[in-house]
Amino acid sequence: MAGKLIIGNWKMNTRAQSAQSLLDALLEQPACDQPWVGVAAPAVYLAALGARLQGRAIRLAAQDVSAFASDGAYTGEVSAAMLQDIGCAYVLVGHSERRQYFAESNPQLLAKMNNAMAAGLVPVLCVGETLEQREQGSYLAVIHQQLSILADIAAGEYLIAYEPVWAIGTGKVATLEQIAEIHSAIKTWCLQNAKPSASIRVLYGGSVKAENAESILMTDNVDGALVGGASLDAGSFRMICQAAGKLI
Ligand SMILES: O=C(CO)COP(=O)(O)O
Repeated sequence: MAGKLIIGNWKMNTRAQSAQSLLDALLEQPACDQPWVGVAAPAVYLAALGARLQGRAIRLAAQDVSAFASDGAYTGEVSAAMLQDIGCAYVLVGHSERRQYFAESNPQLLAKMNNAMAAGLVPVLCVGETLEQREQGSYLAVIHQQLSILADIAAGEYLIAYEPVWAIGTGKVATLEQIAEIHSAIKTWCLQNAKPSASIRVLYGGSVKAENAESILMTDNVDGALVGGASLDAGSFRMICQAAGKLI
């Protein structure tokens, strides 16, 4: 799909009622009820939201998926097939918060990518450096190391999200030059090393707001945005979707 893709990552927020209300508010907005808009809701609410989205354009996304491929004795896990079953189109893989708090490693993330694609989901591999890594100048090496699993996955469709850890939830957005540099480096690396995706698309995430969305989305090699905090406010998210809609 040409144009920009916007995925809202609700993280560990909302309750059953507020998740429904937020989705309803988005569905009332033509700018949001579009096939290039996705919402990554908490796992427990996905089924109810998926039912609500039947026949609508907004895509459902999960925030994580099990590294285990098949059904079985894996207490607490949610498989890719389960996510597909209740209507998910996308799943985030390797978000920096999961890397940080759950020590997710490349072998696990490779399994998650493969499981997602085998189940017909489009995984969004999240990569990004910490502030310390940026200041040390090792950020490209870090990102290449995070991307390296793309050399080993089965060919298929996936997305990449560049989310500098220091820009997540901090209000400190990367400069357009920094974003352009990394997005270009990611695409170059993928062309040289990765198994072919249907297309190589890179989203930016980290303090994307209504005020900065358009300039970020217009930056070279930015194919969309992964939006955290601002996706919890229907009005802000609508303005971000509107900015994307203008750039089709
Ligand atoms: O982590 C993010 C999206 O996955 C970004 O979060 P914020 O937009 O709140 O900075």
